[in-house]
Amino acid sequence: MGKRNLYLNNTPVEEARIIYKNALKDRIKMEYEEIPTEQSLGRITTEAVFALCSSPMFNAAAMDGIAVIAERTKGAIEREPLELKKQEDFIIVDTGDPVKYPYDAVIMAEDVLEIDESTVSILEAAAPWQHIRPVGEDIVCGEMLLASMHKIRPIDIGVLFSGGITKIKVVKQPKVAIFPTGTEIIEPESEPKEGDILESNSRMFEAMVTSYGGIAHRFPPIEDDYEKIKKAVSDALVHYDIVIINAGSSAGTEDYTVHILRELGKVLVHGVAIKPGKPVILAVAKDKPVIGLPGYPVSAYIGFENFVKPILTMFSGEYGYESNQVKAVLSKRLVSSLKHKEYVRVKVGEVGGRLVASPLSRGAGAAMSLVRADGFCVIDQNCEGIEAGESVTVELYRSMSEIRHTLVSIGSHDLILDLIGDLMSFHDPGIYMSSTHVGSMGGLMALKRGEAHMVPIHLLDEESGVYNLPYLVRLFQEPMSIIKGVKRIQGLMIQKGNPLNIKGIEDLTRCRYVNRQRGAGTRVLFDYKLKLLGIDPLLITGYGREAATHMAAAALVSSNSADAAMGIFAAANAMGLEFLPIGEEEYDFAVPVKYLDLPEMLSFIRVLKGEELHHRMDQIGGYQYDLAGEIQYLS
Ligand SMILES: Nc1nc2c(c(=O)[nH]1)N[C@H]1C(S)=C(S)[C@@H](COP(=O)(O)OP(=O)(O)OC[C@H]3O[C@@H](n4cnc5c(N)ncnc54)[C@H](O)[C@@H]3O)O[C@H]1N2
Ligand code: MOO
Repeated sequence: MGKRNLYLNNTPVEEARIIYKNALKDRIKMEYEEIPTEQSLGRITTEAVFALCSSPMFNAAAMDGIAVIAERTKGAIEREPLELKKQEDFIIVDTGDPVKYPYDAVIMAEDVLEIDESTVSILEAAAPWQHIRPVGEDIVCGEMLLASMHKIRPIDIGVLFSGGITKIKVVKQPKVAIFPTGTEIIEPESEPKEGDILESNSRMFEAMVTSYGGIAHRFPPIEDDYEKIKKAVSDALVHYDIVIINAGSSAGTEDYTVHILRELGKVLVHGVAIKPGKPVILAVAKDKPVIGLPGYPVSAYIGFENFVKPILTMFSGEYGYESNQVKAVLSKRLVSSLKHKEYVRVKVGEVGGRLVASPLSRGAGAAMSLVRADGFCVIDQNCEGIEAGESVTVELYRSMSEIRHTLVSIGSHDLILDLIGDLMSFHDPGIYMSSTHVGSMGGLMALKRGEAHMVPIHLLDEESGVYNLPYLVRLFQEPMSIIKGVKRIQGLMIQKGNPLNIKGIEDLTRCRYVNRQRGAGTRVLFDYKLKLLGIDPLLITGYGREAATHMAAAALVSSNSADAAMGIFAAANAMGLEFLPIGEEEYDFAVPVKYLDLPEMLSFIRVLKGEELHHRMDQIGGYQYDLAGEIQYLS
């Protein structure tokens, strides 16, 4: 081997699905098994289930009290109470006790006056069958409890037992073999060497298979060795219903999957017009589906959702998957290629009664963007892009009630934002914060467009030397406020031991700098300092190279991809870098007055003022929080 395989197709998603479905429809047969009812949660019934007994099985007292013969209580009224004799006219019953002939009604204990041990008196006649649950009130023997192809819920299990069903026939779960491949892939417990990647995808697939009703068997990673992968796959075809091979699906010199599958069976599709997820392989071997999924985590996830999930459902006679779709307004222009259908991860927030979708990173390797996202905005293959402000369809994977109770923060990044969000949900369960990092100015523009409740900012007004307020006065007509945040030390983050002997901004002309994005407060401060010192930005190598957050900038320095970056003490500290203080700045929160009373905003302010956050900030270092949580109104 060792040849590249440059023959990827670009089959449209729907077409690929149809090709694969048609190839599998006569090969996948729904099978059933009988299992104990208590183990049936989430399983699918293969036939209608009929009650084996009634519930209740006898006429039963519905209340604690006495069982009487209704006929004999006639005439009892408040003015003329009627006395009844134990064992002759009544017996004592508790809720659930059988009520047998000749008794045919129950009087509640509260309506019975005890005269002596064997005599009671009543003030009202009993109607026949009052407070008695007749045989079969809930379930009649022979009645249909559940229809076929029904997914069993907790309440169903309760009803099945009431109806005498202790065993149930359900769809047999498909067994799925999962093979991670790649010589660089190591088990997460092992000590990584340079170039190693911690195995994660097969664990994600295992969880996906389980949550979609299959039984997953995860195998250890196989090195890039044609024969080893081939043997593992052909063995698995004997015992499993579906085989997933992860990575090695595209055009690398060691991407063997497609050749192995051509040898073992038939490759129907290699390469789908979907992004991320392009190099998917859909094959059949020994009459079983074998799917090659790309190695990048986001591509792997999207490939699974689109091509493996529908196959899993075929084992219960369906094909497809339901998704929870909503309409939202797009916050940023999205350009896409006509070459593929694209899945763009988005954060969704409800601001002023409108749902707003904000696109996140589009990299196929950025799995955290999937974690942070609330859903996908799907751009069809025949669409070149969508303008900001247009309505888009979002496939949500977070509930609408969570989204409704989420404080949407868009703006500058600081480590404390995640801590605040965490403390909000901890102290006020059901309340969340979502923060998107686009820099201070980017946040203010989003706020103007009605896409955020709040903007974390640290913008220095170069003329007055005042932070934040002048920007709000200039940009907003509507009543605005500032929730005071923290003062933070900004400085140069440099490598441990300061090998280049950097003493200040003047020295940056002789090293590799990494800047922050335009509109970021840190960049405004940097430009201000450069101006004060009379340094031409063009003299600084890397002035045009941008990192999106303090942590991203610190990570570039720590990996020796740059020598210095401006950032906050906390980020330098977290990455084990040295820190040269340059100045103090005010990091505050711009909020329209109309949002100050939102329960989510009140929770935010409580956390900001609270000792717990202050304590955590002390641990990180570099923060002053005397005014945190105070509100200033702009007049
Ligand atoms: N010349 C071309 N190069 C690439 C193409 C192409 O068409 N022509 N396609 C790109 C696209 S799109 C994708 S997606 C990737 C998919 O590549 P493979 O499926 O062959 O996967 P690998 O290259 O082996 O790995 C990619 C990446 O993912 C990591 N990985 C793999 N397995 C795991 C695992 N089990 N857990 C965690 N991470 C895993 C792997 O180490 C790599 O970093 O190819 C592009 N290239
Ligand atoms: O298709 Mo790949 O999955 O875009 O990165």
